[in-house]
Amino acid sequence: MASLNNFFSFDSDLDVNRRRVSAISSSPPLLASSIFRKSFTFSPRTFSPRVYSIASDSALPIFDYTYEDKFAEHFYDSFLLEQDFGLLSPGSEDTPTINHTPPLNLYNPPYFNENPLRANPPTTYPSPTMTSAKDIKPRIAGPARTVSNSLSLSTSPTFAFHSPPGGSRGSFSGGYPGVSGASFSGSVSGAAKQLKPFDTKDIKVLLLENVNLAGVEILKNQGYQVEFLKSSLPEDELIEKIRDVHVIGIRSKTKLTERVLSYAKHLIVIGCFCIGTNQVDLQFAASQGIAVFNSPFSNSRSVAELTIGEIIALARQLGDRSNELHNGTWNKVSKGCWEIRGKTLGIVGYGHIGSQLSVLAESMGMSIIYYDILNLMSLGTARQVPTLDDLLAGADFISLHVPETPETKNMIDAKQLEQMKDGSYLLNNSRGSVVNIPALIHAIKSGKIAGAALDVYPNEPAGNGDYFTNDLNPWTDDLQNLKNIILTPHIGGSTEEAQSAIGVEVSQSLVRYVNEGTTLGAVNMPEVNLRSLTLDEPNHVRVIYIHKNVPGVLGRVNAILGDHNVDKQMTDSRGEVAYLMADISDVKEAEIKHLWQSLEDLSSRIRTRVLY
Ligand SMILES: NC(=O)C1=CN([C@@H]2O[C@H](COP(=O)(O)OP(=O)(O)OC[C@H]3O[C@@H](n4cnc5c(N)ncnc54)[C@H](O)[C@@H]3O)[C@@H](O)[C@H]2O)C=CC1
Ligand SMILES: O=C(O)CCC(=O)C(=O)O
Repeated sequence: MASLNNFFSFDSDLDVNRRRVSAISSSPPLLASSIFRKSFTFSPRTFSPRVYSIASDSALPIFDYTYEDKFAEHFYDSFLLEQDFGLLSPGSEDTPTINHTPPLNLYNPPYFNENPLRANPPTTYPSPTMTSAKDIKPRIAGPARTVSNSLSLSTSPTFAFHSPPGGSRGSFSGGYPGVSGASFSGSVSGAAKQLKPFDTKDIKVLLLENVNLAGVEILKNQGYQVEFLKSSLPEDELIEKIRDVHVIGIRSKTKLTERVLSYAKHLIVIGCFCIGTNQVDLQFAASQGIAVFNSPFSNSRSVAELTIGEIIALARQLGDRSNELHNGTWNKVSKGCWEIRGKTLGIVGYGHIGSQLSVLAESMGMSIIYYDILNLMSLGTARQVPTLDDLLAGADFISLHVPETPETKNMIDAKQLEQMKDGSYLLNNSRGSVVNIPALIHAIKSGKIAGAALDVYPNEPAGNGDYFTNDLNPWTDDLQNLKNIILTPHIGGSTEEAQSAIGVEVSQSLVRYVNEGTTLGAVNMPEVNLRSLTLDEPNHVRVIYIHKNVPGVLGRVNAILGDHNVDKQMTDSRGEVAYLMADISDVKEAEIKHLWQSLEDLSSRIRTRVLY
């Protein structure tokens, strides 16, 4: 029997009917998932193996799978452990004597095949007693406990774990693996290797909406062909351009609909240089094997600060006073002007922006209530209210910080405006669809609402210019003629700090995806990552296979990969789409095309990428 050891670990974060099994085998790199797949057709939905190889002659496969019926449990017991894995159940007669020590801090359960987390608790517990405090004697000098960790094992596929030695994550220019122009400060040996797609000469990038130059530089430094435009494009021009490119970078205005994306035959990745991703058909993109990245919080402080400025400006009617004086009118009044101290701010959506706003507003003496669909921890003395109605009735200022979803469309309509306090204020720095603007115009004209600040609109111009007219939105004139209303051109996140941070963050995600296939941070794909291939591994190839999440795929894929040594592999699924990444060795350049074609020919294929 070839096995050295086996163990089971059970993870409390797994579903009740899901099990994780890990095994170490000294047998030649055995594609356990392949065996699993070939013999049984569990769907990756119910069986998603993650396989990590830790050395060339030993492998640590970890499987998460569900067992919804006896059949699957039986399979686990009899087939996986005893037959094809060549592994031993504890207490088995042929348990080898060579090593019974778990390799790391592994858990050996009391009963084979029983999840200790689900085992019945003891019926009697020792009664709790408090022991008196006592001094702890210092340990004798020297290593009290040594952990043999020469394999650097971790079950957490994090950046830190997967970064190769010498790779620096913190400083971008220092050479993030797969991102920099391969400028590594350490020795060449062990340094991350810059991978290239086998079937693509130049990576073509289209950047729209004036994304920050820091980001543009990162992409150019990779040698990509970058086209940079200051505005977004009308749909027909967008379709013409998107046909050719592998990467597109946008902000909030460019609508990447199913129609537009269906022309994007070479597109592999979309970068949203902003927080919101509602402008992209995320599901359709995933179904085409197109990953989408954004910058989830880099401009959130800027939005929170803008909102603070607007609350004070509305309370003091600053916009009107300033306009009057620009036109030569001196109008020194205090009627209807207030301090914000002691007033109540109602925040709708207590996420990255809403929660920062909460802290800033409280520090200026406001009371904070918030409404969110999630039960969230309050910061400071803020208080979560159970319903939107409670918030509407209790706040002097209401600020919206929700994403655009079907539920948030017209979230503030005539009925909600009516429920607000007389003389209260509304601020919308989220998305234009969240407020019914004609209803708001009516509420301001009637005197119900004392003022409003709007940064976002149902239709926004593609670029800067004289476009904010009734042609864009039919009520524009009415809005412009109201008193105490601040209108800004979607500048919530438009600060130097936010834009350069977003530029760097999103460009790095794009480069990592293009060069290494890493999906960490993707908003529409499962998150998959492996440590970088290094210069020490010249004949290694990274295979990325994005496929339909249907039964039997891994068996077929691994049958194709199985002619080579699979050094490491990870797969995960999200909805209908699954993402497999595998590093295989001993691949001759001439074999790559065949490998790629074999994967392409599988009916489950969404997209195949081979990087070497
Ligand atoms: N004006 C601008 O320039 C900017 C606008 N935004 C917009 O602000 C939105 C919020 O940004 P973040 O705070 O970073 O997002 P976030 O995702 O951190 O927070 C959103 C919060 O809204 C909550 N939420 C979702 N649906 C809800 C509903 N129906 N009712 C109540 N709460 C709901 C969520 O649970 C979450 O806590 C973005 O989605 C984006 O559309 C973001 C950045 C800049
Ligand atoms: O700065 C932009 O273009 C968009 C900002 C925004 O709305 C977002 O980040 O979601």
